[in-house]
Amino acid sequence: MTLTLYVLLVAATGIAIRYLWSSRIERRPLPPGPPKDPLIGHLRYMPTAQAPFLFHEWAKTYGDVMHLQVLGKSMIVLDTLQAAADLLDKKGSIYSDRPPLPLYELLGWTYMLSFMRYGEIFTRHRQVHQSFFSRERCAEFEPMQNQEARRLVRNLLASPTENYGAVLSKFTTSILVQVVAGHKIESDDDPYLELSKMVHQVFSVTGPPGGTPIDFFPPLGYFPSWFPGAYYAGIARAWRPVIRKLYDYPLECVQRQRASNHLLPGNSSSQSLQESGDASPSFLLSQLEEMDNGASELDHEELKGAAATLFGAELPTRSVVAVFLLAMVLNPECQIRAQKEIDSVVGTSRFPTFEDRAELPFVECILQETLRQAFHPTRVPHRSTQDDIYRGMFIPKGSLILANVRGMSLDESTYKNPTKFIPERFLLPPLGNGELPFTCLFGFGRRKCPAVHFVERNLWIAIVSILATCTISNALDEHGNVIVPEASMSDGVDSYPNDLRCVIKPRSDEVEALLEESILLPDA
Ligand code: HEM
Repeated sequence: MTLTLYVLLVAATGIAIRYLWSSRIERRPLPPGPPKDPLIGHLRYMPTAQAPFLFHEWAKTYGDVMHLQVLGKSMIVLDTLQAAADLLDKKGSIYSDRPPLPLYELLGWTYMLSFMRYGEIFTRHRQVHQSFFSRERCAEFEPMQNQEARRLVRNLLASPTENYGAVLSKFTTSILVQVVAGHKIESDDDPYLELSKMVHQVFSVTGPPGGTPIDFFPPLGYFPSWFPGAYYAGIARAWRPVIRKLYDYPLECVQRQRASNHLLPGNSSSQSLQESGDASPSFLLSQLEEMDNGASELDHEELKGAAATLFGAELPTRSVVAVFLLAMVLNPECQIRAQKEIDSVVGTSRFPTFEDRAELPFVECILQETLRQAFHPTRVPHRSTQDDIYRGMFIPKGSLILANVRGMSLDESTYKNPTKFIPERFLLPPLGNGELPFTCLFGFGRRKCPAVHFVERNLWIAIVSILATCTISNALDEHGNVIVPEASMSDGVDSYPNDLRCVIKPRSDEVEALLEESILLPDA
């Protein structure tokens, strides 16, 4: 028997056993779902693109808690906020696991909080991230965020349309690198920018998390990439060194800075390192200090994984700012209204700062509406660790739980005219409908994004700084016709507007002088 035949036979036997097991389970009332095939279940019907939209369509027929089955594995799709809150928030103790992700393990993504199984190591890492990004601590990052938002504006104004994506990446990477490794990006050939580009590429070539043949049949990871189903094994082998660099490089840099600073008398704490000008306080530095004091439970490899987790989280921020730009081109009346609000509160002779935030309710609404409209690729699902009954339906232990955030954003019982960009929907009556802010973009329960306060501040300062100083308008084609970009997003983890053609210009002659002045100010 050839090797190929042998492996196929083992895989088929595994699927048949799983099918028989799941048929036994199905005598209990599972949540409804579309019709399926014997043995392979919904495999043939699983969407290969724009899955959240199809799931939302299915939910109109089968309800907001749907059961799908692929090769014997149960998947539960939650399409309303209510269902997600009931299961993922209120029953967090049994809905916070992640499925094993064999492909990601092969790639070397170890100690990544986002992919970690629920348990003791998870709790330890979660605690480290949560305390570093606590609401109180986030205020410390504000001067740096102000400064980076102004650089963002300057770079957008100096760039042609086709480079806007790169400018947004630079903004999000610069902020993350300062926070994680205390390094300020000054030039376009900074090694961290290269590293961040490589991480984008890794995510774009490794398919949906948990959705490759290796994830269904892990031994395929050890086969040559020409072997049927083992294509991603080759990808993992090719990209593993890049991931390793993401793990090693930041810690090595911070350790080097620390070592050179320790040679100077009296320089031992993050405070004195900052004062010496060679390193800023950062996630890595504070963890190294805790290790020295015996206050950290992480070892060096775990710390590298914790830092890599944060670098890996750069993509969605870039995407949300891009969605904001697109929304402003398509809804110029919202842009004008926000600019009037900013002018009346801030004036035109300075940049907005976080102190202005409470006085700018319409800008706040634009942020919320951008979050609601931002595309939500299906992320790494949760996994249930116990059998459960919800509204009389049986949810088997080991089910993958997918919160369809796109479906939630389109729920007409929560959001009127959900496909339209209407920021004032969040204002209280009579100015608006008092609709709920769209917090579910940041996930649920014990796995909710731990950096939510930090991320939300990055987004707010970027949006308000652009609105205060720039006009975002339609680009023209070579015949002088107005280009109306299509409001659609690419698929995948690094989802981004398919068309971001627009023109960003200074709102007034004073903007450039204001930018130069405020970027040079040390406490800007
Ligand atoms: C617009 C930007 C962002 C959005 C929309 C976002 C959203 C999310 C979502 C939906 C999850 C998964 C929640 C779940 O499984 O229920 C998550 C997890 C996570 N996010 Fe974010 N995130 C953003 C940016 C960031 C940034 C910049 C960081 C770090 C600085 C970060 C750190 C994390 C971490 C560490 C996790 C894993 C949490 C866990 O599995 O327990 N995120 N985020």
